[in-house]
Amino acid sequence: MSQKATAGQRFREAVEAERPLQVVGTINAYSALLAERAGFQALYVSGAGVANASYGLPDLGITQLPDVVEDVRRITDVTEVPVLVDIDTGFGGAFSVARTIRELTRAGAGAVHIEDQVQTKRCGHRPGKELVSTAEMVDRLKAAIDGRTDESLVIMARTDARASEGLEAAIERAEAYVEAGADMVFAEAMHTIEDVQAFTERLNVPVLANITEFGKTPYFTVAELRDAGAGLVLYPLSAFRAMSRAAESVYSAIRRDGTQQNVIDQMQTRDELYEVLGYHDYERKLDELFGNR
Ligand SMILES: C[C@](O)(C(=O)O)[C@H](CC(=O)O)C(=O)O
Ligand SMILES: [Mg+2]
Repeated sequence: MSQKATAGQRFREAVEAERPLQVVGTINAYSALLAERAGFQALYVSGAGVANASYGLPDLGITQLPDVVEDVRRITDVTEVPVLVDIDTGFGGAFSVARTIRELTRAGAGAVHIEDQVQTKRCGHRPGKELVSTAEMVDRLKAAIDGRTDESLVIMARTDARASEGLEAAIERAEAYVEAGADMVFAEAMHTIEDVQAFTERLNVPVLANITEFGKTPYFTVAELRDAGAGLVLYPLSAFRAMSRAAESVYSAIRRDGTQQNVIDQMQTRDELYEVLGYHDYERKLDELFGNR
């Protein structure tokens, strides 16, 4: 792949190269480095991740565009692996949506997904979601597409309609979104593999299946999703959930035992950390520049 490929081109190439493309959530730049080392060809900046991890807030449409941009920029600064970004409902009306697209492009996003919930959105796997009309979502998409400053940026339309309107209505919405120019579709909160298959059979664009934990969707494997025709599979918060559990256990052990000795073997070592960061290259550079004083 040429070094000059844009983030959007890199994302599109990744979708072509791996079916379904595994897209993994990285809540910060260091996680992005770890995911890259594990071999992932696409990363994800989760709206819930920004809200929960960066701000300690629930995923209820509280965090805003600059919050997301900052997290994206930190990640795209350290890796060329293309990033899909959750822009919730686009953060406002038509001009705001266009601004969101511009800002995310500038921050180095390869793809964004925008959803058909009302602005005070909820997690896609929680009850009580309310949607805007198909026409209003199509307007959002038109604003996003027209606002593109780089044609290669992938605009993915997410529909949350499965829960409140049923499978058929959700597919019909997705068809309208593709008609409006969406490059890919995010089929949120599918209940069965047949749901995923119904989406992929009716749409001629790549369809993403969100395999978030403790939600409405069973843990379908890559092989099952490939058979169902999925183009992408998302694990938005898996590492974050595991990191949080590890942090809880270490905090409580230190507090309880008065030492970290019992949890040392749960920790990544200093050497391992430095290896991921390329620490020694930085140190060598310092020596080159300023000598060993
Ligand atoms: C994908 C998602 O939009 C996210 O922000 O990561 C969430 C994930 C989750 O809450 O598990 C969603 O599915 O709404
Ligand atoms: Mg989200």
